[in-house]
Amino acid sequence: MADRDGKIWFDGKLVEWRDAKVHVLTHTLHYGCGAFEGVRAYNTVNGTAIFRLQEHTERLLNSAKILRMNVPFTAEQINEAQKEVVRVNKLQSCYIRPLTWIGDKKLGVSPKGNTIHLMVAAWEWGAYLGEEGLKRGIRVKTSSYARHHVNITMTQAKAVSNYSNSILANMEATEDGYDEALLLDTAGFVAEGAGENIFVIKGGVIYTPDLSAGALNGITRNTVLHIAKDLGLDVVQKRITRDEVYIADEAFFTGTAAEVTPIRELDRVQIGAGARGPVTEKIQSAFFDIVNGRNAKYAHWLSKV
Ligand SMILES: Cc1[nH+]cc(COP(=O)(O)O)c(CN[C@@H](CCC(=O)O)C(=O)O)c1O
Repeated sequence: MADRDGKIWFDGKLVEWRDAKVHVLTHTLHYGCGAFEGVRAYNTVNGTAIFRLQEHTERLLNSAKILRMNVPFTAEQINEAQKEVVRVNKLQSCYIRPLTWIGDKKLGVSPKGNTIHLMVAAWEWGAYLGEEGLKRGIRVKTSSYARHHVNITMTQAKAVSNYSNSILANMEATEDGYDEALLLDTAGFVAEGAGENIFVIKGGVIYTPDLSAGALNGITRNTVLHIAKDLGLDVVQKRITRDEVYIADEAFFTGTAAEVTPIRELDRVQIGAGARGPVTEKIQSAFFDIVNGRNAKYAHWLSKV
């Protein structure tokens, strides 16, 4: 990732991609206190636009607030930085990664007196779980790792430190030949994927874990709640057990990177017909209409760059 042409927004300035470096004694490298966002820009029918930019920036600043990090940039500056990075790198559709971290002024657990930094990078990133996965669905394994307890790590923060849990779950699943992991909360109820929220469909009703299970309050999850309402489908947010996923008619993951990815199998148990289900296909198609600017009702969710 480090050796490529382009520009990165680094503490208010555009720097050469290869020069966007930090010192090895950077606090966040050692202690993991930092926050990031995953955002996408799409090449819409009206040109390149960033999807739900305000919501992502708001979540980044809320994550920093939860982590007691005082980010020295406003929401407007962070929004503009993301637009600038897409523009200056001449990207039409891309993935945008803002990251805020604690600097190298001092080490020791307490970050008091240290500097808070912010960078924004963007690059082309296709289907996170594969084009095939988007169409046919993916194979998922329930992880042996539980999702965070809501009072051990801060699950509403998209915190750097939360992702060791995701990394271990994803590696365990993929090394066993699956595409992604599903994590249960410490009480054994379904929480979310290693990098995604989950939805299941049973008898025409859509279910998703309520946020008490420690899942991130996903912006794509919220988008699907709007889509379901538009389609006249009920959504129930509740505690979901792994065997409710087994006997579901359909299931899918959502995320900025994953978009809407059907799940065809969990723990070698086929879900429904073992393919992308009809309701999932409707939701996926509505999602891509929205992000590509083909649904005027959600034009306000697209920030032109
Ligand atoms: C743990 C987790 N849960 C849910 C979501 C979905 O949230 P949202 O993107 O707001 O709908 C994501 C996003 N995962 C990001 C990181 C992926 C990565 O590999 O890095 C993403 O999708 O950008 C998570 O990381």
